[in-house]
Amino acid sequence: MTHNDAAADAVSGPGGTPPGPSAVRPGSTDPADPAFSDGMSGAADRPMEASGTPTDSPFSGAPAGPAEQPYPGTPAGSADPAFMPPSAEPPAPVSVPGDQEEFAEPPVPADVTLPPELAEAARTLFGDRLDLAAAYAELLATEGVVRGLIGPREAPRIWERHLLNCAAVAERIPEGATVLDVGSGAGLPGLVLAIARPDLTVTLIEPLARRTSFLIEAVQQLGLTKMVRVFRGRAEEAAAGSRDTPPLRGDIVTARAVAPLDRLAAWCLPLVVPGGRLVALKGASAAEEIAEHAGAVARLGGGEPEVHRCGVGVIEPPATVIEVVRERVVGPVRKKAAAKRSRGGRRAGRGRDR
Ligand SMILES: C[S@@+](CC[C@H](N)C(=O)[O-])C[C@H]1O[C@@H](n2cnc3c(N)ncnc32)[C@H](O)[C@@H]1O
Repeated sequence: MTHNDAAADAVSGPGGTPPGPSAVRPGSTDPADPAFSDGMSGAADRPMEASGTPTDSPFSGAPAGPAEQPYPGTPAGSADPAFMPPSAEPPAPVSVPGDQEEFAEPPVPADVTLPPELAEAARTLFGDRLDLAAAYAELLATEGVVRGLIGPREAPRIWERHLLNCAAVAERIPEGATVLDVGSGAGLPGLVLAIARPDLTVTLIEPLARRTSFLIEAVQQLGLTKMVRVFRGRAEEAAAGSRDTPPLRGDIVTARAVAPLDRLAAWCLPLVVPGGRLVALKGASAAEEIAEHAGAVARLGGGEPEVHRCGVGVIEPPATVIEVVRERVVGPVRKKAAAKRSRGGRRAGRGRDR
């Protein structure tokens, strides 16, 4: 692929993503579960590392494997193939070495029929988009499990632990907002929010090729190409922008089970428009995380973190989020300048002492 080829350029993400087992481990998709709290951990499933591979536009439409191929159905010369026409052909299923190793037997698709006891909550949260939510549940329980994005034991509780929990957070998002979902994984919470709220414009930010391939196909199959796009890369890359992609900014930046609050704020606040909010889904750890990281959040330009419970009276337990307003735009701390200031400070201090 050459950099003169606009279409090809626009679909290939940065290379070097190692295939490997999913960060979503069977039985550990609770955001409060420490094993699930950091997608960076686990050498085999790291997001992209600097690999020396040329970095093209990360609005990736390309499945893993032949990552440099234009996404099927991409209009020639299209600058942003993530916005696929609904009629576009879905890409061929992606087979990544190592995917199947986790499951000696091909998983039997779980029954993801909406449990009767959750039907009322689901109707409240998804309204007339409930069928779409059911289609996504089906995708998660089939392709999501086969590709190792979600553990087979999670499949039967997709509604309770994943779809309803994420959809409840929609109440914290203003009408017509631009939402960036950092570390979407298999689409949680970003894709769920897009399903529940057709007024939103959502970008799913995810560095791992296997996950972005699934996301792109899910977006296509659910007919959400007009309102959802997929950015393959890290949050830091999305915020910085590149030659091909302007820096991304959103009114609301969401994240679930991606990192502790200090790291999350460092990655996500630069993506938030001033006055906008980071909305981080957290479990029981919310208050503890605030106590530990409020100082770091303030240094990053964030306001006082607040805890909100979402879906009260609809789901039990309600979803817990930490919200941080981006109050100030803080530039990156330059190590050299900081060291110079501190040397200058010491010299000035000595001068005053004399
Ligand atoms: C444990 S998974 C959670 C996925 C999804 N949010 C969920 O709740 O199921 C963490 C995800 O964050 C992604 N991730 C880790 N570091 C990231 C970064 N700096 N920027 C964007 N995504 C990142 C990982 O690739 C992984 O998909």
